[in-house]
Amino acid sequence: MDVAIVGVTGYSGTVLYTLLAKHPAIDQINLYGHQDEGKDGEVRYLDELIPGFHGQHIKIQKFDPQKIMADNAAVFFATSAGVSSQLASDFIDADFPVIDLSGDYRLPDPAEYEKWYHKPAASAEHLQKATYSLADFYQSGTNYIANPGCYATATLLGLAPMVQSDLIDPDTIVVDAKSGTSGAGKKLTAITHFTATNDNLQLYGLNTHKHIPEIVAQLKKWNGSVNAIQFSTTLLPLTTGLMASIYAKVKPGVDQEKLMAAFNQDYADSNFVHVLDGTTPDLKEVVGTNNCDIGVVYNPITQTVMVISVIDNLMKGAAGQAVQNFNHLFNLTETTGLPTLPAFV
Ligand SMILES: NC(=O)C1=CN([C@@H]2O[C@H](COP(=O)(O)OP(=O)(O)OC[C@H]3O[C@@H](n4cnc5c(N)ncnc54)[C@H](OP(=O)(O)O)[C@@H]3O)[C@@H](O)[C@H]2O)C=CC1
Ligand SMILES: CC(=O)N[C@@H](CCC(=O)OP(=O)(O)O)C(=O)O
Repeated sequence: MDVAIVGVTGYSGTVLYTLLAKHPAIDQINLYGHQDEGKDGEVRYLDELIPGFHGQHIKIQKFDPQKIMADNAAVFFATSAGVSSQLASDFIDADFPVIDLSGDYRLPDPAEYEKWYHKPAASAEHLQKATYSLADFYQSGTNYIANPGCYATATLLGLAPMVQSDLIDPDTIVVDAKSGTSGAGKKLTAITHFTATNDNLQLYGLNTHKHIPEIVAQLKKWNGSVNAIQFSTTLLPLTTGLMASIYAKVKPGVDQEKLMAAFNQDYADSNFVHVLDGTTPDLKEVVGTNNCDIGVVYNPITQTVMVISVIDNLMKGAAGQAVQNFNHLFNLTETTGLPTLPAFV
């Protein structure tokens, strides 16, 4: 089948291309850029834009929804926040399969989107037609898949068993999450300058991070007693990798054994989520993979559980999970085209 990528020149778009290029069910990847792409005779080719993409002489075509739908079986939006809400209407109206890596369709309420993203939202009618899909808990829904954010993915996978089995006090959830700079995309900002990032740790988005509402909404679906989380994000002086350190007070009678039973039960058949036995994970064991590795440590003195959840932000946090969701949408084996062995470099 042929598929389209919009936004291949971004970090997650580039990783997505490398996955789809090796995906056995994909015959051809067609690339589309901005609506004015190619105006004034300018034509851009992938191998000229991405260093190392030798031989990938594929034209970036002007964004044209009708052409995309005529020439492809699905489209991936790997575009900046605020873009797919402007570009996706025709696909939604036609019920054409879309995997959107951005946050534009993750929140069903336009007012909530505008509050957290500070950008105009898609219409309420169109937002209702999107399905928020944490791929490891995939349930069939609409043809418009809103891929979760990277922090949200690590946090939700780390909390799911405890929240679903009602093992923790829902008012005590604290998440201290940290990401490498590739999570911020290719556009330079004040905190992603080498001089600001190198040899430094920078907190940002305290209590205002845009992933808070999608995390809380999903937790609420699993357990209606969750109302809020305490959530912080820190920029790490490294390129790729994301760690969510999650803390919560456990409910009376819950101990390490009960916690492990819940985690092992939830992820017993998981292809990508691995619950470690007696250890905690580090970033290098997941970078380059679509995996999420999880460590669970209970402290009986404070009745607090600490869960460490690690992912590759560009893979499980973006492109890898997008392919996993694509596999589900097209009834392919979940693992098709997805790496499970780390880069280890
Ligand atoms: N980086 C990560 O770890 C994660 C990213 N995401 C989300 O995935 C999306 C992409 O992220 P990331 O790869 O980091 O972003 P980048 O900033 O690296 O890339 C953004 C891409 O969007 C394209 N783009 C921007 N505006 C338009 C437009 N109007 N029309 C068409 N294309 C456009 C850019 O093209 P051009 O360069 O030509 O302007 C570029 O290819 C974002 O929404 C991000 O929030 C989600 C999870 C994790
Ligand atoms: C390090 C860094 O800056 N990370 C990004 C999250 C990347 C992501 O998941 O973005 P979307 O929700 O927009 O898809 C951030 O904190 O905004």
